[in-house]
Amino acid sequence: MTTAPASRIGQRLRVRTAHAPDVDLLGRLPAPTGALSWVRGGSGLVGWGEAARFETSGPDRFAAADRWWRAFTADLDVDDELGVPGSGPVAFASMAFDDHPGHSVLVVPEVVVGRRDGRAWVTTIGDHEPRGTTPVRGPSRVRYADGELSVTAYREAVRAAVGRMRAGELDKVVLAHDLLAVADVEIDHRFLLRGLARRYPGCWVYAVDGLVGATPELLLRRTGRVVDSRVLAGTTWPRDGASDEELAAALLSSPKDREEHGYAVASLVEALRPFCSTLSVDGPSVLRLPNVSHLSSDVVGRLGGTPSLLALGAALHPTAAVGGTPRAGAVRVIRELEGLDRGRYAGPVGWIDANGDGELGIALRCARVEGRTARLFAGCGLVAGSDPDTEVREAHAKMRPVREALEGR
Ligand SMILES: C=C(O[C@@H]1C=C(C(=O)O)C=C[C@H]1O)C(=O)O
Repeated sequence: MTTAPASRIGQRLRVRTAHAPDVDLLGRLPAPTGALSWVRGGSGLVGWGEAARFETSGPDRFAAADRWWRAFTADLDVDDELGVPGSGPVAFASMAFDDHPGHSVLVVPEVVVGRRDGRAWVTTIGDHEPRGTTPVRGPSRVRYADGELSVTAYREAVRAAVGRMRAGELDKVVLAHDLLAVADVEIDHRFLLRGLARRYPGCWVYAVDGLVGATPELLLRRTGRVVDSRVLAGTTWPRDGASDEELAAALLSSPKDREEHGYAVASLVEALRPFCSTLSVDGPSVLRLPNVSHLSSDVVGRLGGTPSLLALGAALHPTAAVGGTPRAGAVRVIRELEGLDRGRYAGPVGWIDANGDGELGIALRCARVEGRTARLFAGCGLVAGSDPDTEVREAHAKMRPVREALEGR
């Protein structure tokens, strides 16, 4: 489905990017809903309004989105003072995890505010009315209820998956479950974004079409011919009686976590290598966040040609950080054992520009927000040596960022 404004018909849509005074990006978002965000440590992009939107689903969703974006950007009247990645026309993207069900969406905002390396800019796309900013409000009470997959059912699903891996059916699978949070007032997406940005400055704080979160994992960034990725898999979390150093050392030397991590890196590298003339992996090291620590590897490559970020995303998704190994078998096991509509959770999320550059993270540590309700998701990578009770605790730790941001803690 596509929508474009009336001003588009018979004339080219005007896009203007101009330098702007330095800004607090999240502070610019005018309204409680409709926020578009991809911000890390104060840099990135925010947007609002809808100059155009494209929705799609199914196995060809990346190709369909890529085609639509090329056609859309081919027919614009662009005046870009900066000419850097993220200036000029930009779409925020959020792709479904699975082929079915689930919809994927590209939103082209009316206004984009960007900031990088101390430079800020504003892009306007089409006609738009300047809007006043409403105050940001948090809920005073949040209640929780089981989602589609309760904790008890999740533990059973993990147990079943471990059994199938011990029987040799597959090597790794990532199973997730959900949790419903109901607030006493409509949830202001900006309240969540600000809370997440304050506690997780090293994560990408994102919002696209009601999916709001803070992900530490970068599926792929394309800047011209350079691509880079941050692969995470293998997790520990703070617990009584263990220092951060002890936990990090135990994680680095844990065979189970290194096995999980190895599958995730291999899946990314195998899918990316055909596009690259050079490719290198640095890791794993330990990435420490307030709620969890992960084994983390950085991958950097040089592209042989100029495939767009969406075309690359089609080849990479889902990596074994959120799917499993082998990929197709793992996705089948996820459908069968989770029985959950992941929607856009664990799918690629981020932004793209008219040159095919951009950043796609993996939509983790997030909630689908609708009115007073937020549906939180978290998953864990499983191998034959995984323990169901430990995985339940790990999923709980991964839900902390959104829970605490919702509760204003
Ligand atoms: C699936 C999630 O996280 C992924 C799974 C991890 C693991 O199992 O160790 C670590 C980071 C992510 O790649 C999630 O947060 O929901």
